[in-house]
Amino acid sequence: MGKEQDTVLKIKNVSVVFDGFQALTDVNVKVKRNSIHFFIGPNGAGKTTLLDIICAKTKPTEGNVSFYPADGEKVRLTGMKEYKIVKEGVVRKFQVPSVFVNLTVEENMELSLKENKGVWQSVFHRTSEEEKALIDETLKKVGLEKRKDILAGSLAHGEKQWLEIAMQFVQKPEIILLDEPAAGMGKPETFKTGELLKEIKKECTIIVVEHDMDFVKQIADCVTVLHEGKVLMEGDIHQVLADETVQAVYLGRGGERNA
Ligand SMILES: Nc1ncnc2c1ncn2[C@@H]1O[C@H](COP(=O)(O)OP(=O)(O)OP(=O)(O)O)[C@@H](O)[C@H]1O
Repeated sequence: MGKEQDTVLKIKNVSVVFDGFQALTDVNVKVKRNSIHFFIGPNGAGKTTLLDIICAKTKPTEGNVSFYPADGEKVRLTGMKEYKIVKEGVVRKFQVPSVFVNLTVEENMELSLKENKGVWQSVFHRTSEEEKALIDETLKKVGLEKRKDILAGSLAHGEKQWLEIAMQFVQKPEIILLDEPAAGMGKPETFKTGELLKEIKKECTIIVVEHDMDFVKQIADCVTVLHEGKVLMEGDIHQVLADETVQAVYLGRGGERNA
């Protein structure tokens, strides 16, 4: 208790070697509960590998990741099965939208709620009034409440991303991992994504891998900069933008990344 109370995730001494290639070296990061925590850095810095480590898609060569649920004992994620980590409340949204395009927005949400119930329950389970209310409330948070009866395939790119975020959030996770949620979006959509994540972080923690620095500036509580598999620095966005080494390896002159 005490010191750890605010920490929801602890990455401890994590190193990863792929066939002799050192992708991560002794990475230590603590993520605060109800924060938006970014991993940024040049291509190949190890950001995606780190997300893979958190959700146990990849095993670290050394080190481990622990999750501290709001109610309950510390859970060691390293070594767990991926689906068990989802059940623990740590979910991930990949970069490419993977909604069911021939189902409506609402049906996609229903499926997402059933995902945690196991095959038989999913087949026979009918969505309760309570679950419908939860779906409506969640769709409202991402601005899709008026689109619930349309096919997900007819949503715009940004709307598909928001639907997928809603599909994760409706499962009431404690941590959502997002892989470049603003990729392929224009400025207004990116801004809206940021605003909805700020709303969502009131109820969970959000870990994001992202290249769009305007987006990072808009919503980051903490930024970890990775470079060649190591933590280069960590701090709030102002500290990161002002850091000369970060500017040299990742950001262009004037503290902006040349996209
Ligand atoms: N399964 C693997 N086998 C071998 N090398 C890998 C594997 N996965 C990743 N790598 C290497 O590890 C390094 C880190 O990759 P990673 O995808 O984590 O970087 P990243 O920071 O997410 O990059 P980007 O911004 O381009 O997505 C890269 O050099 C990559 O080629």
